[in-house]
Amino acid sequence: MAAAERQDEAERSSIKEAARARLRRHDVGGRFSGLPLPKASVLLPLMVRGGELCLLLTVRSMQLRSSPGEVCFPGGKSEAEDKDEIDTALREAKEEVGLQPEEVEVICRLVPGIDKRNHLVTPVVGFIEDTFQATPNPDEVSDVFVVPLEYFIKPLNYMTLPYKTSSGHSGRMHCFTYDDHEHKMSFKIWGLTAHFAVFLALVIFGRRPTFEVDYDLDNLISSAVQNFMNLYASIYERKKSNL
Ligand SMILES: CCCCCCCCCCCCCC(=O)SCCNC(=O)CCNC(=O)[C@H](O)C(C)(C)COP(=O)(O)OP(=O)(O)OC[C@H]1O[C@@H](n2cnc3c(N)ncnc32)[C@H](O)[C@@H]1OP(=O)(O)O
Ligand SMILES: [Mg+2]
Repeated sequence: MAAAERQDEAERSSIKEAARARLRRHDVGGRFSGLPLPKASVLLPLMVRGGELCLLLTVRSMQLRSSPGEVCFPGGKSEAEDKDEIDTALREAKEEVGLQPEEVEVICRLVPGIDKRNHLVTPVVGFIEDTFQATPNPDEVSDVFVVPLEYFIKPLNYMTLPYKTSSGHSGRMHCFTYDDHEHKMSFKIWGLTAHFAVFLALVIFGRRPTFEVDYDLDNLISSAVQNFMNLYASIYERKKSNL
């Protein structure tokens, strides 16, 4: 290995090691697995490219019934054979973008979210190689792209919108526009996908973003759990009153 290559490799390892340590401190493991909601998982695939952490995202096929054309992470609904949320994320990533489970170094599960169909969605964070070549399944995925993770705390094109769920929970919705100059494409990342990307960037960088967020940044994990529990409680109360 040439000296320059060795230096790149050393830099890559130290970026990954620092991120691993922070991620492990925010691992929720199976803490939310027993909640009585239908389950889904997404994989947040991290790689080091050009000396910085980047996230791989997908654009949903226009043929899908749910959320066609929206940006999301590889992922989907849990199936009976899945052992846990990690299994679901890895199975879905393989089906959607051709990522083999052995190509992923799984690090942790983060605080879940709830989608508009009331699925409990668990984000699973894993490292992949930056040489990974996606093979999108055209039935489900129309595009795959990569965004520097730092964009989710320091965006160039950002908007916030208030949101309120049908169960009455309210908060901020982040909307990013990312211009991929290399591929001359522009992507809109918002809703649940943006929510997970921002949380991941806050965990890893531990810095204040250039926009407002619904967290206490000195108590990131407990405020994230609190926000989630408030949302969950609003859905649960509504379910009970519909019985
Ligand atoms: C405080 C806590 C915070 C909470 C949030 C705050 C943020 C604010 C949020 C507010 C706004 C919240 C709202 C927003 O954020 S909307 C904003 C932008 N959108 C998003 O953020 C996307 C969010 N959604 C997702 O990530 C996914 O939908 C999740 C992961 C939830 C489910 O995964 P997914 O949907 O990917 O499931 P799947 O992969 O199992 O299946 C997909 C479909 O594909 C069909 N299919 C499968 N195979 C094939 C095949 N071979 N040929 C043809 N079809 C095939 C299959 O039958 C299924 O169809 P259907 O059954 O769906 O019709
Ligand atoms: Mg999916």
